[in-house]
Amino acid sequence: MAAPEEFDVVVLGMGPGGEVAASRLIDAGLNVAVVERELIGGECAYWACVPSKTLLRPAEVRSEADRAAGVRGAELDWADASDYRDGMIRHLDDAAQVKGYVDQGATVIKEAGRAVGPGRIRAGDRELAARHIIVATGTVPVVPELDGIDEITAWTNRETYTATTLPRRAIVVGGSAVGVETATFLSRFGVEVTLIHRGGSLLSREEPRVGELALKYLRESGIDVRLNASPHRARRDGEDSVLELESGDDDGASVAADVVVFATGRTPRTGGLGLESLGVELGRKGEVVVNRRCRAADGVWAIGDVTGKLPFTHVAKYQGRIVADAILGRGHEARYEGIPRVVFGIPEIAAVGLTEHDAGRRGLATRSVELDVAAALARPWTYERKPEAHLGLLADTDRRVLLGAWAVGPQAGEWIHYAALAIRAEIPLDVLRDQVAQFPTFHEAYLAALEKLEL
Ligand SMILES: Cc1cc2nc3c(=O)[nH]c(=O)nc-3n(C[C@H](O)[C@H](O)[C@H](O)COP(=O)(O)OP(=O)(O)OC[C@H]3O[C@@H](n4cnc5c(N)ncnc54)[C@H](O)[C@@H]3O)c2cc1C
Ligand SMILES: NC(=O)c1ccc[n+]([C@@H]2O[C@H](COP(=O)([O-])OP(=O)(O)OC[C@H]3O[C@@H](n4cnc5c(N)ncnc54)[C@H](O)[C@@H]3O)[C@@H](O)[C@H]2O)c1
Repeated sequence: MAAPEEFDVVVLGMGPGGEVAASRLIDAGLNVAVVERELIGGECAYWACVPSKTLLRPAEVRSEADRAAGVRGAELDWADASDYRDGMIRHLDDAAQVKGYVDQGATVIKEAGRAVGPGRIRAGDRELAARHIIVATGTVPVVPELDGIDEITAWTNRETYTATTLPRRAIVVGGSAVGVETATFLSRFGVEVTLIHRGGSLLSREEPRVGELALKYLRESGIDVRLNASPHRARRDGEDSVLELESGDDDGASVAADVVVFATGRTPRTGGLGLESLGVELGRKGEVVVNRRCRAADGVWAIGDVTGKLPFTHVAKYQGRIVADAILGRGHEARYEGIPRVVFGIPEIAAVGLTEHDAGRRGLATRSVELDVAAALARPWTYERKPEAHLGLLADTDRRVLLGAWAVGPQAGEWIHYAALAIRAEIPLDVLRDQVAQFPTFHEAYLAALEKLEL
């Protein structure tokens, strides 16, 4: 076999994590090869964050138009929305991205890559040697192994967010971020949606109150949410895809629809990558185990969802910056405190930091408060008729800093960042109380909530 092509860095997987690391290293003058089996941009750009947020936005505007005084007649237009979505996902074509990296001097290989020994990657018929390998291969969706699943029309995020026509009825299985966003999008575009969630509370990693509010808003928008229910068998009945449910109030019940969307989680894509040949350790869930600098083994780094850390695009990008800095000799440790978690429902559902449950497990002394934002501020009323918004804070009573926060309301994904910085920088409560927010904004809620904390 010919001698391998030599590089400073090979990036395996070009989602948001791989892209950030690669771009920084190329900019710094390193000789970089990027290996991508599908499309440069990854899951996020074509089948996840970008199309979902693009399709949720018109529904949000429509809902806001209904709620704002003095506006009449906003209508949703699926043909236009899906056409714009197609542009946003680049018509599933990454030719411009490939050209962009080639023009910057990178070697682009559109193949599935795998490690074949320390510092060695094989991609198609090419063999690459590199001082550094960055594993950024993301996740694959997990679909439960139900009896009869092959008989039904089963979708994941891929079919859902590239759909050209929408079904009349859909069942969404899973009540976490993907489930809540997908049910919201489909139902706002007129699909009859049943959401099946196996737990007693939606968004179960967040405060129970957040799940309660999410449930209220989903049900108010006409979604049939079934809690404590999960499918145990699938079958086809004529045109219908049917799920038979077990447990909870729905034991023995069945639900029929045109499609079943599985929003049942994702698992790190580490199989078949030859990672054992790099000396990489895999964790309990198949994730690449990394240290605080995202180092996985000698000359091997991992970033993004494959690391099993907070599985968000902004975290993948952050880790991309951490690894680029480490390779360029200005390494520093990643910190995961104060990273926002936003579910783009209608209204938005945002959280950051610890929940009361997490804090209790760490033995921290805490006090929490919930503010009815509409009762306390002017902004919700200038924004819409009959406003609703909620802010929750969790403080450490010994250290007198914020530990966690959640917000449910218009643009909550924007105003959660105030708490995110407070948590990350451990800003004392006294300083936060003395900070002045613009009138009238949702940010003013922090002062009202901090005063209610009485700390
Ligand atoms: C429906 C949905 C909506 C989401 N919305 C949001 C959101 O609004 N905000 C947010 O922050 N996060 C969101 N996420 C999560 C977000 O998509 C992920 O956190 C993000 O994509 C992770 O980036 P990554 O670079 O780790 O991996 P990915 O985006 O998964 O990219 C990994 C890349 O590696 C490639 N690859 C895999 N194996 C190989 C191989 N052997 N050789 C070569 N290439 C390979 C893949 O083809 C892929 O392109 C959403 C997820 C879903 C499912
Ligand atoms: N706005 C955002 O940032 C955003 C949006 C969507 C997704 N994401 C990320 O994408 C990833 C995937 O999200 P997700 O919601 O699919 O995963 P998840 O792991 O958060 O939730 C999966 C849900 O499916 C349920 N489930 C699993 N197996 C089941 C079964 N057999 N029967 C019934 N229910 C079952 C679980 O109880 C859970 O509620 C997450 O990491 C999430 O953070 C982020």
